[in-house]
Amino acid sequence: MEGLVSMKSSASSHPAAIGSLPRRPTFSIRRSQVTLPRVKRFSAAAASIRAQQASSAAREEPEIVLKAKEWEVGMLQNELAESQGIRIRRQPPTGPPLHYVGPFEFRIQNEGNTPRNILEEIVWHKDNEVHQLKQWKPIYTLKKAMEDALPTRDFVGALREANRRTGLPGLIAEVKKASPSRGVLRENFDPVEVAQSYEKGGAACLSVLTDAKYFQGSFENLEAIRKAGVKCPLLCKEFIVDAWQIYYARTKGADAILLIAAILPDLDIKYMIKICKVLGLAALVEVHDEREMDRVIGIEGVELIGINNRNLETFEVDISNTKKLLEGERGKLIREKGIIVVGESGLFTPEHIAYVQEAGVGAVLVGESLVKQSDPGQAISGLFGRDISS
Ligand SMILES: O=P(O)(O)OC[C@@H](O)[C@@H](O)c1c[nH]c2ccccc12
Repeated sequence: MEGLVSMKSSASSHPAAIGSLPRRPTFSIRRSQVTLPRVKRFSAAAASIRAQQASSAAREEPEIVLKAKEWEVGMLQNELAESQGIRIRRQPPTGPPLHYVGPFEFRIQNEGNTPRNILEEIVWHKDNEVHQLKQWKPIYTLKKAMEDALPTRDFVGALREANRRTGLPGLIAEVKKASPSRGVLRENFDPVEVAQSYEKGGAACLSVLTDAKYFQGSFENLEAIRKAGVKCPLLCKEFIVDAWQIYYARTKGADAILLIAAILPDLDIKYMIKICKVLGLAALVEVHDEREMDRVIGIEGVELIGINNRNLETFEVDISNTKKLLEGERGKLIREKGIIVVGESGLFTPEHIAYVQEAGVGAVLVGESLVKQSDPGQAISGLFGRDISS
């Protein structure tokens, strides 16, 4: 199995492997092969037929074989994800090989090449972006930067402490210039100024968007905020599709990272949480529906669950989603496990804060309603109905 998993797969980026990793091969097979036994039997059979077809094409040209194999594994990954209710499909960075022929030809040409929604588009773009970044900075080159990185701060502890101090949900205030659904939220955006203003206004932690294409964020913003001496622990708000991004976030000053259940199968979440523990990072695991919530509650080591009130496939926002996902048995299990729930998105008024607090959240994640105000830190008092800065 080891031999099948190249440096591109998450399993091979395990911290234990850092420093002892071989040089990056010139080809690679995508995604973790360790998940294969969990794929339903019919999928495995279909995959093996496809693999045979690919390899007959391959006999002619070894390069095509490798590309075909890479694509096959990408397809398997999608089937595994589908079996966990994940609708977002993953795409090999270069797409299916041009020469690939077989029963799925139609599907590729007519549907497979077009993302079905914005989240899928973002994830496909992210996969390509990370693929390039990893060539530029292979994981073993991040080791030194990680050793030199500033120490991590206790993200979860800061939320608990704020909750205890104010009797209100701890605030994660988001440094967000723009979003695909709302466009530009703040002209003349100065990330360090916004961060310092949030800290002054009583935020417990900050979230910094690092995606450039869809949110006009950057890792430079994250690094600049950390280096400016802001004490609030920082969440790297990124679409994580590969463990490499976690190490990279750590080198740029993150104290926590986001893992989105709608795009990551359970095994990836488990594995990434382990990496976070080794690096001293907190992981905020985000869910949007009951099925994702049930998957995540069942994963050992989860300390923070974010309930996103925004559907990332349609952009629809409904804050009653937080309440819905915390009702009954789910809420009970979460309380028993001592997990902190973060109510995310669409929170604008003290009534909204009271509503999600009543539903059971210990923290909230707020962007738009604060970042749009001329003084974002001052806006915190408006959002909570009182001054929470001291
Ligand atoms: O600006 P809002 O509606 O207050 O939302 C903030 C935050 O919840 C939102 O930006 C968010 C939640 N999950 C995400 C995942 C990716 C990008 C962005 C997000």
